[in-house]
Amino acid sequence: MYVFIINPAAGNGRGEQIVQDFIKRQGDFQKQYRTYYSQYPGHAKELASQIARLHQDKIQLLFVVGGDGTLYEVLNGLKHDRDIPISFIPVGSGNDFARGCMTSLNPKVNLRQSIDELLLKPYWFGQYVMDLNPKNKSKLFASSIGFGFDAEVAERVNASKMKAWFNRLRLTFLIYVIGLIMTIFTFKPKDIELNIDGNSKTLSNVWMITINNHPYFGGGMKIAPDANINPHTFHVTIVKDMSKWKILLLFVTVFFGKHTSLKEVETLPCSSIGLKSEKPLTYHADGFTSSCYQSRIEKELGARQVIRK
Ligand SMILES: Nc1ncnc2c1ncn2[C@@H]1O[C@H](COP(=O)(O)OP(=O)(O)OP(=O)(O)O)[C@@H](O)[C@H]1O
Repeated sequence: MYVFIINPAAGNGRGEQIVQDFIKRQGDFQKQYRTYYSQYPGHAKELASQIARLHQDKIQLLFVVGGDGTLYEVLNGLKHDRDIPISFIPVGSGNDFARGCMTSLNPKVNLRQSIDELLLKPYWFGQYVMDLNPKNKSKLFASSIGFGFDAEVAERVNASKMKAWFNRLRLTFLIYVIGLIMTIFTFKPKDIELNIDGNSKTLSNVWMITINNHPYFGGGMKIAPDANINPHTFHVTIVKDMSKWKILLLFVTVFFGKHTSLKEVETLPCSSIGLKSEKPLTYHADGFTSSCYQSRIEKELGARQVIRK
């Protein structure tokens, strides 16, 4: 059985139409397909864990039709159901997971190829826990998790009522540029205690620390050009001691992965990372934003199967 979890709010609702058209063309095979729609933020997570309980062994492929935020919810709904293979159909505004997996950014093509070619391969997700409180259960992320400036931009954009308008006009990019410029004026660089693979150091004047499973974040920015999908290592990008104006340059060059030549940018592979800050630290995980004082990030143990190149 093929199951679709569709976010009707992502990508101006185009996912619903694409899936319905696809299923209509399946003729006698239509009964092999089940569709579920998320009705509110957080619902895709609930749906995923219910579906796993109901249909676990019968699911040939679970399609996540939405943006990176929908995938994040579904993944966390499947935290304890590791055997369900996932295909991400990118209809959101960012779709970094599709970029990282090098699957088509055209949702119709992506859907057709997922079924016809069934290129299931292992993928190693990231896992994080905040404030190291045993009550805070660990969560999974698919593409990236970031602390500091980029997270504050994402938080500002997510909170903006204008986001929906810009999405509708297919100008999501513009709202991020506006959010970025506004955040440059309000952001205060942080002092962060960092532990990378067991080695501790305190960094001052930090703009952002981003941890990637593949090169992309923020809707196509190649923040970690050397990152590749693998079981053990993330790529960490640290930006510190940078002037406000150079931050603008960073966000122009990052689309081509050229920001790594700036002296204020450090990139390195690592398998576990801990962060600590005296002041609240805004973070984003696949676009979902919140804040913390402390965090620990590792690779999830063992692979899950996803459609990817
Ligand atoms: N029925 C719904 N109504 C409103 N919001 C919803 C609904 N279903 C899911 N959501 C929320 O929509 C948000 C945005 O989804 P998602 O991130 O997948 O799309 P996007 O923002 O268009 O794309 P991207 O993350 O790739 O930029 C998610 O945080 C999710 O919680």
